Amino acid sequence: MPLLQLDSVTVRLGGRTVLDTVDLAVAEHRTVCVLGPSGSGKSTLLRVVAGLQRADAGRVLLAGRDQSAVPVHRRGVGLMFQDHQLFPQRDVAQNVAFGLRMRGARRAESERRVAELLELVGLPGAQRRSVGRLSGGEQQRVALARALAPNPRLLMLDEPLGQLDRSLRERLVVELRTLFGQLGTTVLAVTHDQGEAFALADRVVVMREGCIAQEGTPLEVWQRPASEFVARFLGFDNIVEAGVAGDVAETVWGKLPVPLGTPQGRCRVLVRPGGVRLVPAADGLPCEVVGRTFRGDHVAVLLRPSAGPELEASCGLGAAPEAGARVGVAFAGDEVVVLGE
Ligand SMILES: Nc1ncnc2c1ncn2[C@@H]1O[C@H](COP(=O)(O)OP(=O)(O)OP(=O)(O)O)[C@@H](O)[C@H]1O
Repeated sequence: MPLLQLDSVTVRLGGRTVLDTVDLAVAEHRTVCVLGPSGSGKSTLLRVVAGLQRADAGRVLLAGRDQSAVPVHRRGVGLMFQDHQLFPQRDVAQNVAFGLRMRGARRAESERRVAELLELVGLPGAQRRSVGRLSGGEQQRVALARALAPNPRLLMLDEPLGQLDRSLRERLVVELRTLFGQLGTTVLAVTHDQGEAFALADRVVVMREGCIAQEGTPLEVWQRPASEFVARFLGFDNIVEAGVAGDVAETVWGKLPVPLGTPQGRCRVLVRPGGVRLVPAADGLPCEVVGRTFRGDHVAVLLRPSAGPELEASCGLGAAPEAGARVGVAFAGDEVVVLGE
């Protein structure tokens, strides 16, 4: 049985359907990240699970129990929001102990737990520090300790690392993943940053206009985006109209190999940038190099073919041709993805 289950949950706000018959299951000890553009319903999904938002239809089940009559504070979920809502006038220990004291924990017990949590989030001994004087990353850790303090059966994070700079985010994501693994926490997190979602999650859920556009492991979603929407949301733009006959897709870029069994007829196909191979101009689809973007471990080379949309190729650092160069392109079949509706 999943720890969390959403059963055809619908939420309408201001005359709009913000969540549209959403089904979702989160297994115990797993981290699920919900991704999607602004306004796609991610925060509403968290709010409905927490009990901060009523569902107009459908059910939220925790450990198999319908939560519709269960108030927020009895659901056993921990929440951490983007702006982490700490009490600036109180010290670190008072912030972390907030939920414990609310539940009537004794002082000694609460102090022990606070010390343990601060150790866990990498702020040992920070009890008496003033929250207002902590850095953004330190505040984030305090907020996390506070959310974890009552031992929630489900931890929900809304843009947990939203305001931090990139290098700190990348480090914290790794730490969070390790921490959740150690604690066996079940996590439902919302982010619009795909790097964060893919690094943190066991499963990724991509939302579009209140519906789930795709759900799967990070690898599945990354390698096989289900639709043009998901592909473009992940930053893949090598997408073209095709007509499939047998194991070949006929496109304005030429013939692309597709797996046998692909539905025949019109569709859209994606070629992931790693499958756009540069060859001598005479040996492939002739293109002009119109741009190069350094991406750290590779160079994204933008190519303009004589017809059809521009193409992005992923090249090794030393191998990227100069802007203006004329090259040929060959396509690798294992990087071609036939997109659904
Ligand atoms: N109280 C409300 N009344 C009317 N519409 C609302 C209300 N709250 C949210 N909405 C709308 O519901 C939609 C989904 O909002 P939600 O905050 O869940 O999206 P989100 O995916 O979390 O977006 P973001 O990434 O920008 O936080 C948005 O279009 C928003 O304007």
